[in-house]
Amino acid sequence: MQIHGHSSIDKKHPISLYSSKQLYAMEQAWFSEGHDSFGLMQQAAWQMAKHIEQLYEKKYLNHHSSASVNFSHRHNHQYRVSIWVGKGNNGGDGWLIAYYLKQAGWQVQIVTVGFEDSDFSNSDSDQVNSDKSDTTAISNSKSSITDAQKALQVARSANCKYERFEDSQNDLRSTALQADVYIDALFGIGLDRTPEGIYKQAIRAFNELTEQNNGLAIAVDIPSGVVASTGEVFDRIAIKADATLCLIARKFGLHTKDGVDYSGQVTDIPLIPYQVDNVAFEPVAKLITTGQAFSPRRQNSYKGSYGHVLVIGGNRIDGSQGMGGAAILSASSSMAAGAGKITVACHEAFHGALLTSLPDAMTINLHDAQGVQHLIKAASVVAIGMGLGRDDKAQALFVNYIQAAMTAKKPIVIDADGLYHLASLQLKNDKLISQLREYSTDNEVCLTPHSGEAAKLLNKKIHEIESDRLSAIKLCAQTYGGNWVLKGAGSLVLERGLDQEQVYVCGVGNAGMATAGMGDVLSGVIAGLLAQQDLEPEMRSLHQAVIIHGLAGDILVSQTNQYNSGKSDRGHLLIGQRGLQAQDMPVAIRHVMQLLVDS
Ligand SMILES: NC(=O)C1=CN([C@@H]2O[C@H](COP(=O)(O)OP(=O)(O)OC[C@H]3O[C@@H](n4cnc5c(N)ncnc54)[C@H](OP(=O)(O)O)[C@@H]3O)[C@@H](O)[C@H]2O)[C@@H](O)CC1
Ligand SMILES: [K+]
Repeated sequence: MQIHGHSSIDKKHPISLYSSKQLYAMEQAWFSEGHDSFGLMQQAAWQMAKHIEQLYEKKYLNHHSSASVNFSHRHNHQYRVSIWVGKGNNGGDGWLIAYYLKQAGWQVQIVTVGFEDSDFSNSDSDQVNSDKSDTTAISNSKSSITDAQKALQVARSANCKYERFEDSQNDLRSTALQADVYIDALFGIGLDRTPEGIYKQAIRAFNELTEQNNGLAIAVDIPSGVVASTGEVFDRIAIKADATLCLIARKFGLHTKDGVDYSGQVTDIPLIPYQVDNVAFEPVAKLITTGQAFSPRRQNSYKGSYGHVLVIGGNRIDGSQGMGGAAILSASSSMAAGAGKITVACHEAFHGALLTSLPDAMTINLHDAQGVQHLIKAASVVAIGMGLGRDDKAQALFVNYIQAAMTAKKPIVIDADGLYHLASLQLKNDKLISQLREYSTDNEVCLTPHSGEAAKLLNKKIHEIESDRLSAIKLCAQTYGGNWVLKGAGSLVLERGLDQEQVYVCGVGNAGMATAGMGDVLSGVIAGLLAQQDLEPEMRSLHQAVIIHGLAGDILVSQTNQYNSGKSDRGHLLIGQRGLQAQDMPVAIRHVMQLLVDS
């Protein structure tokens, strides 16, 4: 059961995102100042117990919207919670949540995973997991038992019922496992490998039970199975949470790659300062969900005030049908984003089609090298690569036009086949790569690969890119220079400043946008913004373009979106995620541009 995705995010302020290494460092800094680690776990659990009750009551009231329901249902229905605990500190949180919810009158059932009978011993002198490192189980200074073990004892002393998953897994329909709320406290930021054996079975069973019972699934800190620093889920084994209660600081992995699909609504429980020796930790990235407001245009302006985008692409290689659509989509999106003028350098075979769908554009033959070079000098921005083709002839054009754009000192956007050529030039140690890297230190160069293209650019396998997207985008920027978008769920944007770089995670957009042509649309929006010299740098930035693109996609598919009356311009039918087409985007982009002026 989904509450409402990521819509609870405070839209105005970017949210700082951290890696698990940073989280452990924050905790250690806090403990080294003399603060008690078990005290922190108690704080965490106490606050989570309160949030769990609120989330459940919100769900209950949503389902019974009649005012007469009020909270009186409490008298005839005791809330039931099933808390699944693992052996690390995430499990420790779970045991203490059980304790607090029991105190609050809930019917509590704990399911342990990976525990032996000896783990339930009462004796304080038990050496529990004494081989663990400081970071995976913080031992208490006064006794040898871990915080997680202490938490277990607290719950047991309060007579919280528990059973081993290993003993009950064949009887998942038993009343003991029926609940209103299911809490996932199996793994937190300590997960570092594929959950196998009993853990895999437990995660599957947890998901099945919540589904069958229409239970509310709440993850402690992060859904078990999602890697906090990367957002990766191994073999699709992870808890599917309706809500995540995120402890201390927001994890990067909740908002990119698979994490986006598993985390549900994220609530922060900050607990401690993000600093060591009074110096704040630098987040690895910032989550953005809305764009900068645009200032209205001056009355006294003309088309030249808003720049001239030159789109170079849309080739037709001998014997092929060609890729004219890529250039058309890019050009129409540039205009939708507010560019004053567009010229498209594409194969002559597509000039007719281009003018039919975009009569505002001018055209030139892609293979007219002299003419295109001349236009490069006149343009404000050059966007190159969309449907350019990958043969040697296309590569020669690419090199030629990039050289011309660098000589003319123009902002350059490189996408699709342009990225393919860059990758092959890099393999050949071609001097264009170092020239472009050098050029990008003083001039705007934007590059926009998806994971497959990034893999080519870095000469790696796609799964290597996917398993650590943050490192991949940084390596792209190091190798080629420039500002980057790594497209995908929770697209990453890397922008380089004078002496530092900033990574953003795009918190908008949807799976309907995973279709052909969407990348061409993005390249157009980027170029369209860059062309508008009247805008402040932040309003023309790469992350602004990515947000506009994502918001436009969301407007098209969201039935409840505040901006959408339930109609679109395509035959007044609402468009869903399935079947959303890149050609639907320009109208939505125009809409977003207007909303950002109004906001
Ligand atoms: N520090 C504090 O006081 C506070 C901490 N807090 C909480 O602690 C959480 C971090 O706790 P944690 O470091 O103990 O890690 P956690 O995620 O529970 O699991 C690690 C255990 O899982 C195991 N393991 C890993 N992967 C596995 C796999 N695939 N399959 C099987 N086993 C696997 C791993 O085993 P090992 O590698 O040692 O074999 C280890 O035993 C954090 O998310 C927050 O909830 C809050 O209470 C605030 C106060
Ligand atoms: K968890």
